[in-house]
Amino acid sequence: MLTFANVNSFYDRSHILHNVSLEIPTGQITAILGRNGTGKTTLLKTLMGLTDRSEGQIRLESDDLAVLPTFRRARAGIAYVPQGREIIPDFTIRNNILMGAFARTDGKREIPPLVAELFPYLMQNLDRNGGVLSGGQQQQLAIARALAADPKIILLDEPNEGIQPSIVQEIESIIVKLNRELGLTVLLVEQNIPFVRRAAQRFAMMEKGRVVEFGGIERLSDDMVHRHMAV
Ligand SMILES: Nc1ncnc2c1ncn2[C@@H]1O[C@H](COP(=O)(O)OP(=O)(O)OP(=O)(O)O)[C@@H](O)[C@H]1O
Repeated sequence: MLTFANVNSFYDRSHILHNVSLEIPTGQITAILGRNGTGKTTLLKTLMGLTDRSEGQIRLESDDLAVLPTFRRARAGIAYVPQGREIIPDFTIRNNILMGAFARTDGKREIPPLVAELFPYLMQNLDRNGGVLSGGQQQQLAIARALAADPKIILLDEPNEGIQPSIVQEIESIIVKLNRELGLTVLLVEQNIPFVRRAAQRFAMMEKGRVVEFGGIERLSDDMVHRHMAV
């Protein structure tokens, strides 16, 4: 279980997250929902220690992550696939993937078999630069980099944003597979409600930096979506 208890988070003097308390069960997909600018990305960044300052507790089992620097949180088993993917365009696909492996605690610096199985196209093009890939392929690369860390929890920030529809389905099925077949815990920021209903077991709805609704996905009503997500 990953637990946020009374978490507040700040960029400089801007107070963005307000008293967030949330339980993320192991082995499930939890979708983080809400309008633009409501703090979903900030929630993921706070979990990784990437905002300027935060208060409150973030526990992974019995460890308090909130006191750890970002690299220690990565080594604790949390891998982050940021919005916009942030691959390094001048690095080869191989080296982009291997960057994730530096978060491993067993010293292995290799592309895991799982990545080879999920992303045959990347494996066939390991020596090409990441920058030549399409948006959807770069998203796959960012997921591959996260998996190279051998994580327990993967954070995905709008993985389908700006991606051509043919690849969206591929990425969706990889996300579901990571959870259903490999047991990964997934924290997913996502705007596509039909996909959320298919993939996630739980959700948290955010509004103005607060979690206003959370629970099993069956509780996510159309009315709730309309109230908190319609623009
Ligand atoms: N680096 C930053 N410095 C100052 N304020 C920031 C910074 N990043 C985000 N914010 C502010 O924090 C608030 C929450 O932003 P955040 O990106 O977490 O929202 P979001 O729900 O993920 O939205 P989106 O769907 O647009 O990504 C917004 O008001 C935003 O302007």
